[in-house]
Amino acid sequence: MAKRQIPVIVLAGFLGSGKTTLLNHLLGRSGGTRIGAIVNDFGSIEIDAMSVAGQVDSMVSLGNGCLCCAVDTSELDGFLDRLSRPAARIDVIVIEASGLAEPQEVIRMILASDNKDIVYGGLVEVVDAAEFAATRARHPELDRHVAIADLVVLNKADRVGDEARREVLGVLEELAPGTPVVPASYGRIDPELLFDRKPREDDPSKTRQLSFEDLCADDEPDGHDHGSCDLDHDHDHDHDHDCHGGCDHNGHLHAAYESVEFVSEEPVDPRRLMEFLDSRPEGLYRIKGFVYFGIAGHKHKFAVHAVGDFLRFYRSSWARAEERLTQLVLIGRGVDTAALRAGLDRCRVTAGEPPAEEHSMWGVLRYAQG
Ligand SMILES: Nc1nc2c(ncn2[C@@H]2O[C@H](COP(=O)(O)OP(=O)(O)OP(=O)(O)O)[C@@H](O)[C@H]2O)c(=O)[nH]1
Repeated sequence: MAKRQIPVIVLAGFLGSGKTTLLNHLLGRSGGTRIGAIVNDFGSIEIDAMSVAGQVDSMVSLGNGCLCCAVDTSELDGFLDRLSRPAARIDVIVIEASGLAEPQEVIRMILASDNKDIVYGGLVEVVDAAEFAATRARHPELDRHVAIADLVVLNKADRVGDEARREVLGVLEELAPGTPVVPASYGRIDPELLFDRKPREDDPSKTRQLSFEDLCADDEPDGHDHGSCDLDHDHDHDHDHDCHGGCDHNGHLHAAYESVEFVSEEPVDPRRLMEFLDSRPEGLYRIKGFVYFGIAGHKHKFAVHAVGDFLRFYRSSWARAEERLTQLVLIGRGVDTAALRAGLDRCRVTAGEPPAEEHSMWGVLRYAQG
């Protein structure tokens, strides 16, 4: 009997549409199906990878630069090889493309792979119901992405009324006649739409998602050299967006986008950060990351997400040994990156400055969830 090939599903969608949220939903609801996730962050601070790894320890990360621009596909091929080894017992692989990736390029890479154990499993395009019309006006290329999708997830259905939803559904039907469109909130789609869900096994070790260690142990018997598997890999990367060199930007979504990355070991002042966020320039479409305020009663890890006008903080706990760091990625176009960096630098609480008082958190808490 022919060996079953592992489907590789591409999860794409514009910046902030909800890809990571959907991936985390799939990882949490996969039953006994083992998902291998490959996450492609736009910048060298791998916020998406951290957000997924925070949920389930079953992913590998292709950071810094859009996968679609990679001239050398060996890193992707290597990950696909690892995930498709019998010992990994993976049933389906999901690649979360960066929010500026050209999905057809990612698909091309999968189709070009020599790996006989995998097979291209389709394109899922996540569309932000609230932002779709405006995003499409700025980026007509998105029409093409929808047109080649095998499944469109109309996400953030909770953010639009019935009429607006019908309008978007009408446009999607025009762009991709006959393609199934599933409205969803927070990416909560039925995983069966993407893969067969096996029942959970009694032995939890058989159903748990694959860990980094599992993936890496295959190669490195001592388990120490995680190589490209390690989330903390310290590639010698530029901090500005780099497309792995030699990438032809023409027609690519990210041609006009710039990113700024900010890391602070000092706590961040909540008032100054809110001033920065409230006055963010229009072109600054996406902000994501984690913030450490270090204020009594508010020492949690605050994830922050801005997508267009939308802004939210989400409270969670730091992992036991996790360094209290603020790490932010800002992505926009026509933005003054030096001014953004300077603005963020002003948010640091410098040595000798008195700690901010508790009520200075109010501005943040207005946008906080969880
Ligand atoms: N209201 C609402 N918010 C959502 C929904 N899905 C995701 N979000 C929020 O939208 C923001 C962006 O979600 P992500 O899942 O990080 O989006 P993404 O597509 O992975 O973002 P990039 O990787 O930057 O392209 C987060 O604040 C999510 O909590 C939804 O259905 N409704």
